[in-house]
Amino acid sequence: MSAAAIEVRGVTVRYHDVLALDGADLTVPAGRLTGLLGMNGSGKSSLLKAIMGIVTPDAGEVRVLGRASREARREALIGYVPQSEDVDWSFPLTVRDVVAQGRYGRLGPLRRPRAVDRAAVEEALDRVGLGELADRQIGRLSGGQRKRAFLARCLAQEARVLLLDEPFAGVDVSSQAAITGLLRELVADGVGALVSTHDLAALPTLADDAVLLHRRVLAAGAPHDVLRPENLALAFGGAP
Ligand SMILES: Nc1ncnc2c1ncn2[C@@H]1O[C@H](COP(=O)(O)OP(=O)(O)OP(=O)(O)O)[C@@H](O)[C@H]1O
Repeated sequence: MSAAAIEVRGVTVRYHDVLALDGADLTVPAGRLTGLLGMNGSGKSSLLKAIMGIVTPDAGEVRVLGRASREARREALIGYVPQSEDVDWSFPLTVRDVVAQGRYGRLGPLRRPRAVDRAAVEEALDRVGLGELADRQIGRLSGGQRKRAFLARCLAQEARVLLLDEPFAGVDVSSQAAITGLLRELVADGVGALVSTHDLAALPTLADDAVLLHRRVLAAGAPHDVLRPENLALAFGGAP
């Protein structure tokens, strides 16, 4: 039985008059990849942001490796790959700068990058195949390369829990395979990953477990059980 990487209990998130999450319950085990499915507006990004601690739940509790989100972030335990729409791609940062952000939480008392930090950044860049593009401004990458840059930031961080918001949106087949391969390696190493996706067909090969969301969790478990027509009708055909 794996330890829980993420526990979400009764989490409710409201934006003014919009109820984005309504008492969501979820457990993401360490050493497994959990796919998060739901239609547009079902609350997937809100759930990931609540786990990350960048959205504060109106009710309920989130624990990441047994800690509150803020504490887990302070310890650099959570790696986050945001949805492309949530990133300002015009920001004057190179790919290497973005990956180096992963080391911020691990810098020594002088807050200056040491040899070990620089080596972790270069290794992460190479691992995602972006070594040659390291000096390029982040917005001048393709969709798949941008996702790989953010994944490299998680690698440099040595995150133990990964949250990925639509990592395959706008990504070609070879980048998709590269990202999936890397995720499988990290999960085999004990990382717990929660990955939101629209791609129902890819889910059984990508994920160990699946979660179907529509403001709350409608179904969770093995992908082939979760993807049953009656569940999909509830999630995509107009849930309560
Ligand atoms: N900052 C915000 N202010 C107001 N409403 C918001 C905000 N962010 C999200 N919402 C609303 O909350 C609901 C859930 O949105 P969320 O982005 O979490 O869904 P999602 O499943 O990630 O959607 P998508 O698949 O389209 O990315 C939607 O109705 C959305 O319009």
